[in-house]
Amino acid sequence: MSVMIEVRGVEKSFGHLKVINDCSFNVEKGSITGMIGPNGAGKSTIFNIIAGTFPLDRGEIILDGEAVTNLPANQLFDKGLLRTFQIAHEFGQMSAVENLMMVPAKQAGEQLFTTWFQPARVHQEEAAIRQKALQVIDYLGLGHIKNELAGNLSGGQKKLLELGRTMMTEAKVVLLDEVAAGVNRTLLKDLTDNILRMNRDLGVTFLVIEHDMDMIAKLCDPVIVLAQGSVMVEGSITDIQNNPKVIEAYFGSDAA
Ligand SMILES: Nc1ncnc2c1ncn2[C@@H]1O[C@H](COP(=O)(O)OP(=O)(O)OP(=O)(O)O)[C@@H](O)[C@H]1O
Repeated sequence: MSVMIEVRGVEKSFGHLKVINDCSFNVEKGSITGMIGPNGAGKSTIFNIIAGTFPLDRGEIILDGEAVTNLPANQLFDKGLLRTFQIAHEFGQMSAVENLMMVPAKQAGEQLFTTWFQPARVHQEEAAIRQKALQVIDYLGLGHIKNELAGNLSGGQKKLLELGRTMMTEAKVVLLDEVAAGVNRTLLKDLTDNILRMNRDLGVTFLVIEHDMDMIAKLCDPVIVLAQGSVMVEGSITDIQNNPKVIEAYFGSDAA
């Protein structure tokens, strides 16, 4: 396997608080890599650094062999790295399928020049985007709610739709930040199955932060344990669960 994301010696402080401390790890191409760790370990911060939301103080992020340190999220998106976002409030008034249609980065219809001078092309592109959105909706098993307003969907259906939005692009790598939170068991299974299918069928690499250990166990290999802003240990879920350092730092309260 080759490397999709390389995090090299990253450091990040908020004021005097050093949150990420000489943090280095790789996400292999084609993997579903999990990231766990105690509350406050720095998981969301390192995610935000990789996703271009927070600048880092020191270190490097390499994406598919290319240095992308401190690039803004839109440029990372163009390079195939994206993260799921909660459906924004204003998108709640659009149908599920329309939400998916909003995603492609360079829709001709959004460019005034093309709209005026090449209306046929705009029409054609819109039809193709709608077609793709309908395929994605079907793929995710959401066909029955395709015309429902996104704001009316259940928490779990919204999570599936968020995942669907990553499928509208040519994503190489998707960052998932606690997608299981607040999702019921049935939809969680759909979500997990769909992530596995996207990985297997479309070759999408995933980096997943998750507190739900069942989901981590079903999806992720390897699993990285972050503690106090750096990697404590990395391995299969079984290695991790049997590692005394992890038991103390992460499962401490459960193990007691
Ligand atoms: N924007 C910010 N400004 C100041 N401090 C922050 C900011 N974001 C995070 N922190 C601090 O950085 C530390 C790491 O937070 P982070 O959210 O990355 O941890 P986490 O591992 O994702 O935790 P959790 O599992 O609880 O979500 C915490 O002490 C947090 O208070």
